[in-house]
Amino acid sequence: MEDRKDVFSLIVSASETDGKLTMSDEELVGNTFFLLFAGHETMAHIWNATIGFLALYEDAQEEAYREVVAVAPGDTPITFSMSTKLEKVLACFLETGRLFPPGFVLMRDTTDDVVLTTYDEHRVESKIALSRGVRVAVDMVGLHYNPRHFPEPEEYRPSRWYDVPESEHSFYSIGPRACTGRKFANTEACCFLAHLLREWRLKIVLRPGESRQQWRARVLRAKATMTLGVGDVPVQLVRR
Ligand code: HEM
Repeated sequence: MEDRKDVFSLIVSASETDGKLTMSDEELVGNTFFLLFAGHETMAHIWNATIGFLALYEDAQEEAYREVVAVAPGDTPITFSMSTKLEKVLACFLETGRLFPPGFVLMRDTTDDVVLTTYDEHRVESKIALSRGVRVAVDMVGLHYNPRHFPEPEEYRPSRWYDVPESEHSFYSIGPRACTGRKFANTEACCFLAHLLREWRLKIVLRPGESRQQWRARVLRAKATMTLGVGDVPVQLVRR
């Protein structure tokens, strides 16, 4: 156990060490649950849907594939510094997360009296006053489908995310309590997708008479459990 440096082993050893930083059983369970849920389920949901989108939108898949083979040709191991160059691959992941944000409602308590400015669909401004101590539910799906922020929001358009700084990758939330794992998550996303795309071509399997749009509506539909994602995404993998 002492030699192991993975995060769960570190948490367990922290709980077994005596001292100021000892983790209680409650903290051990809390942190394990949190990592599984915040760090694993969220990723799995976006990957799942990204595979569906890339299979459906062959141009986006081809562009991402070309980027991967330019950055990491052959079977070169994909390193951290390579992963930071996979802008198009990352954009495919971010665009999926926009359409299906795993954290679909974020809760916030106001720490002060605040006035929020809102706009209706005709861009008419109005104000909402919130007093201190009010609980606010931030609707992340509503935000991500708002055409003021994302024109033609139903379109799968990874290029929206080119050159967007990490602090604005909105499905991780924004501001001081945004996801602390987002750098890790983006890196992991790029590495996994790069390995997958380098070796496999993803293809959808249409039912008799089914159009691509109908496939999207059937397969890429929201399914909310603890986090938001889509259901099963059956695709065909063809070796490149
Ligand atoms: C694509 C994957 C991920 C998504 C969509 C995601 C999303 C989010 C969101 C929306 C929040 C803010 C929650 C809130 O304000 O109520 C958050 C917080 C957090 N996430 Fe992630 N996350 C992801 C991956 C990860 C990973 C891989 C880790 C850890 C390895 C992680 C660790 C955390 C932590 C520790 C917080 C709490 C930050 C705080 O309260 O200050 N997340 N995440």
